Amino acid sequence: MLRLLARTSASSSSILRITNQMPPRFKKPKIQHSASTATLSTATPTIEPASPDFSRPASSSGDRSHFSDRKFQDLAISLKLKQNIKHEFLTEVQAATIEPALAGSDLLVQAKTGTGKTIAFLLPAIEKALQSPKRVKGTPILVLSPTRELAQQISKEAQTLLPQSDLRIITVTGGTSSPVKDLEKFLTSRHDIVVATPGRLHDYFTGSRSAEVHEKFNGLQTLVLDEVDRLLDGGFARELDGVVNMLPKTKRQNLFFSATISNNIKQVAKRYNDGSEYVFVSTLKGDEMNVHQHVHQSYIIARFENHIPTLLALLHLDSIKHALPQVTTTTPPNINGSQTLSKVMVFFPTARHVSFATEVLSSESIKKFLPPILEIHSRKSQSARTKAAEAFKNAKSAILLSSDVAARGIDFPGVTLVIQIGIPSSAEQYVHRLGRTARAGAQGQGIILLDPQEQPFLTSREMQKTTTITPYITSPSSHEAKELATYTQTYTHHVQTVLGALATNNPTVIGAAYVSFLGYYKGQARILKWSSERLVDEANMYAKLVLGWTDALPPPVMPKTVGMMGLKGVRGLHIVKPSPSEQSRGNRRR
Ligand SMILES: Nc1ncnc2c1ncn2[C@@H]1O[C@H](COP(=O)(O)OP(=O)(O)OP(=O)(O)O)[C@@H](O)[C@H]1O
Repeated sequence: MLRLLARTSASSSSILRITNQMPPRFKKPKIQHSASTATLSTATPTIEPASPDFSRPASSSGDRSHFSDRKFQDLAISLKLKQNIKHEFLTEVQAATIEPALAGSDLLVQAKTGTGKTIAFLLPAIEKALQSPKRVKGTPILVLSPTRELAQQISKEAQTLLPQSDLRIITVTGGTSSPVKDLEKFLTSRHDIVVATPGRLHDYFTGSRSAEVHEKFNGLQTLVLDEVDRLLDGGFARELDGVVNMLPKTKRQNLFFSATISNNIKQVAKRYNDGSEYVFVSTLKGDEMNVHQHVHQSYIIARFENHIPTLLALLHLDSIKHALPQVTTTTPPNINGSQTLSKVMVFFPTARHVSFATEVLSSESIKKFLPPILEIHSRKSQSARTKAAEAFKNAKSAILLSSDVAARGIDFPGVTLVIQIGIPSSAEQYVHRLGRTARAGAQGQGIILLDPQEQPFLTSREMQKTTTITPYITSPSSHEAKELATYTQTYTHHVQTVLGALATNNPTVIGAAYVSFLGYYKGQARILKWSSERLVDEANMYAKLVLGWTDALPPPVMPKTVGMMGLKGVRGLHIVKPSPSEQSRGNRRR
């Protein structure tokens, strides 16, 4: 196999595809040369067996299709590394990449979400560092990740592979309270692995102590880009370029991983591989879609104003579906966190939408029906983000309302359901969000809730290539249609009451969600075929019907925001100049 993985010409990175039928070592790798409470109490809970322990490898009841028959014990790696691996069998992606990586190949790897890519890159990188004839002076391994949470998770996973005395790891991310002290710590101690987000590392490289930062990476052996397609797309390009260009020019090994890799990314990746060839490894069969077969995916088409009540109905139903065995039809119907194993992630288009939804779901009259509500998004402090992520990770049952900060890579055990509200930014993002469930062979479910105007997303070419998705409601007279309608109706009543109070008590959260709607859907105008005028009309309706805005004029927007969104001169906006105090706050922030 190693021979087959030998490099091919620069214009044609080799492609190794592994099929699911046979364990990898028996397979012939294919190389291609191309690169209301009353109603609630009448519901009858459907008692299902408790979910399996997802923190363990898939049991015989789980889906083992992405496991190989190879064992970690049989790998030619250091004994102490072997002793720390808690898994027995390698997953397919691990079986396909660990040995080539140990042999020194530069790899670009695509494998489905939750199939163990983290170990696939950490293990060979660490082994190589351990085997270096003389342990290098600088840091031998640099791992870059698009989000702080993912960086922290990778560091933790690395720490499970070797004790602190053998493997010194540092996580370098933004959002900390003392960046100067962080830099001091970074420079004054030795590290074997630096796990970083590109922004903070770029700051280090371009700051006053850049020479010392450069020196720190002398002797770099392995560069890992996790979620490589996200790192290479527009948002991170400048910082990533800055970091990679400042790494020593000596030969290093590149290991790039993601669940979603387009042809374009294959081309861009070459630039980061010194323009030279890499081996492309994919564990997807021929034209297989990169979503797990065992995740039941469905969509619900409902008008924007019904999204929150429908969401509540779905959350309630998932609680009932995963109710603990002792919960019977005679127990109270509000299946809260102590009575169920329902663990749900709900994705919203923007951080402001998450804040708004959290306000509604956390209100006294609603939260009593649900497992504990948590929120995570970029507008929260890092300590609040870390706390929410930890609480959700450790919870048996909870609901995490999230923006895309937790869409990729994060490994929360036992997520029973992923709900996506509104169109995601891309088909790839749909896949990564969905991938927070059904990890390591476990079962899972995904539901996307769209306004009728958003339906074209489902039939877009990218989504057709990516996934097979069926309607949640198969017929209007079906049991699930009636059940959903009943719960939705009940919650509509509760939501109306909560919105009335919110408009009085917290109009700011409404105004912020309105502005985010404008900004986010401006970016989706092409798929929705919305003109700027239509966008503003839709946003104004959204403010009234979804957010509960009661004033005659729509929520105010600052002139600068209007300019940034390219909506100058569009009728229907309520443009308000900031007060002098708001203006000076804005200047200070800049
Ligand atoms: N060989 C293995 N056997 C059983 N479980 C494993 C194995 N390797 C990894 N896992 C577990 O599988 C889960 C998912 O792993 P990981 O987070 O690395 O997936 P991933 O492929 O990187 O997912 P994503 O694409 O979402 O980033 C983790 O809980 C991890 O501990």
